[in-house]
Amino acid sequence: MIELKEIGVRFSGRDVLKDISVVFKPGEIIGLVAPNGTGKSTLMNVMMNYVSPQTGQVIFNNGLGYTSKKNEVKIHQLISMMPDQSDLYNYLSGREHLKIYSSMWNSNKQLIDQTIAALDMGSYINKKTGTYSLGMRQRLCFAMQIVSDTQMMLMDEVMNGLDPTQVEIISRILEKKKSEGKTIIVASHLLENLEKYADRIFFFKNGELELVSDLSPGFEQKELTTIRIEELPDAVSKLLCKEFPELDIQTLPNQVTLINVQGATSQQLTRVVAYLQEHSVTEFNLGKVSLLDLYSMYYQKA
Ligand SMILES: Nc1ncnc2c1ncn2[C@@H]1O[C@H](COP(=O)(O)OP(=O)(O)OP(=O)(O)O)[C@@H](O)[C@H]1O
Repeated sequence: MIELKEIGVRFSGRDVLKDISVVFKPGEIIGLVAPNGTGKSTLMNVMMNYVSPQTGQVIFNNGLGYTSKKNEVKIHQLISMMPDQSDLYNYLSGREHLKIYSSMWNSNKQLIDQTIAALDMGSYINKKTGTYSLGMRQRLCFAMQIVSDTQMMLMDEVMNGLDPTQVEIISRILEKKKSEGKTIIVASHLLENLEKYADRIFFFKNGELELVSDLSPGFEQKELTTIRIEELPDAVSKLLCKEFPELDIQTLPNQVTLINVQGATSQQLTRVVAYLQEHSVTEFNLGKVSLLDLYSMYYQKA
């Protein structure tokens, strides 16, 4: 468990983190989403004690905090940050990197071969990392953290530069780690992917965290509650609002129109669908509000 208590960080007179209080529990994947330069890495750096907050504290498990060097060593046995590609040594092989991480955290050695197999790295793991492509380096960084096997894992842009197959493989591994009770915090711009596996997602704005399910109640449930229409002509949109004043209809900055049909009767649904078809609108589906929709709503508000 990680508890952030009233964390405040100010850089050059700007509040990057403003009085943030939140608890991240075992067995959950947390998504952190925000435009570049908002403060996601700073938040992770505070959790690792690489950045000292001006106010507040970070507490782990049984009240352990960064109050001494000895405590920091203990905490860093519990939490790890995914290494960056620039942390790799070009003259060492991938396997050597994994062995170093495994010994540093004194984890089960079998995890090395298991992780190599799970990430399909067998064909290059014994080669020097200087010969790796970007995607191979990224996979190795992820593998290093998995091998460290800490209770809590922070991952900044874990999917960077990976092809769709690798994104899927890593998503499955994250879900498996979650089922083992790990706390995993992922900062990502791959919204469609993130919403598939994250249990709670936070948007970050003006130094504050906002839980996405508070912006859109029911977001984390998988029910289909919304008719989504791509690029509905303005005139039809206005007519639609007039014709169905009882329904919540909104057009987002990304040009998607959402009609909330949660609680609508089947007659109402049939009428809406018939109405769209009468107006030659055929590109629509019954779905749910996506993270991308909410991102557009939240960050691109006029
Ligand atoms: N050590 C520092 N000194 C001064 N300003 C900093 C420092 N670290 C970060 N900042 C500033 O704090 C803000 C947040 O940076 P941060 O790296 O946390 O953003 P981010 O959300 O992780 O961005 P990205 O998505 O690009 O990785 C930025 O404006 C950045 O310039």
